[in-house]
Amino acid sequence: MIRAIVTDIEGTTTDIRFVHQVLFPYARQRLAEFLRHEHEQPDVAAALDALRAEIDRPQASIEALIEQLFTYMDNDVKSTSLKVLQGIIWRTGYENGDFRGHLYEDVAPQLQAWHEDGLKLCVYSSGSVDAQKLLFGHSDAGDLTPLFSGYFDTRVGAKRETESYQNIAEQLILPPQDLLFLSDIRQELDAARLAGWHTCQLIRDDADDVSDHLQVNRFDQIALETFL
Ligand SMILES: CSCCC(=O)C(=O)COP(=O)(O)O
Ligand SMILES: [Mg+2]
Repeated sequence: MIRAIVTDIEGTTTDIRFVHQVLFPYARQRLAEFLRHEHEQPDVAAALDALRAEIDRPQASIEALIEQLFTYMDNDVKSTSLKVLQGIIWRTGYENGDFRGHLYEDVAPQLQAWHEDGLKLCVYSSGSVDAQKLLFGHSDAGDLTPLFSGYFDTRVGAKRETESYQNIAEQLILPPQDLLFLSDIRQELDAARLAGWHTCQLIRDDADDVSDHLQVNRFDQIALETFL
């Protein structure tokens, strides 16, 4: 029986275009100036130190780190340090009302229904945990954070690695057969299934993918009794 649902964000709860055409450019336009001015802020300094460790250059200057981060952004590298810094920059955008977290219209009502049915709801995205909380806290459907009891990012591992799903199951203290992962990306679902999870692929808008995962277009098409 499904006891917990873990959902991806981009392409699953949220339009890919919101992430790539609103969030990413917002951070990209501000990143260099932000780091030049705020690199001593404790959370920023910690992310920069983590980046130095990630690239094995303990003495890298702020300018060298900025260059590295632009290379990551150009290639959509899911670096934990980049994701932490993007999340810090997005906070201002959400708090100023520059944008709200996009959610497909079927998402909030179904999350609410599952929550009322006693299911545990969690998020797993490459976006940092803080960025996830911002998106769901300032979403088109209002503050949905009371519905969620767990958030996971690349600190548990990459989304295409089976070990990441084993780590999440361990942290939730639930057996994998009680867990359902929702994502638009076949390779992420393959990794979750190898860890023993149930899987369901969201095919949003004009997305087209061939996979052997159960596929739906909307959250309200997900019938939990299907997952035995
Ligand atoms: C918290 S929304 C921003 C998501 C993000 O930064 C990202 O890179 C999406 O990657 P994913 O692996 O979750 O598709
Ligand atoms: Mg996705």
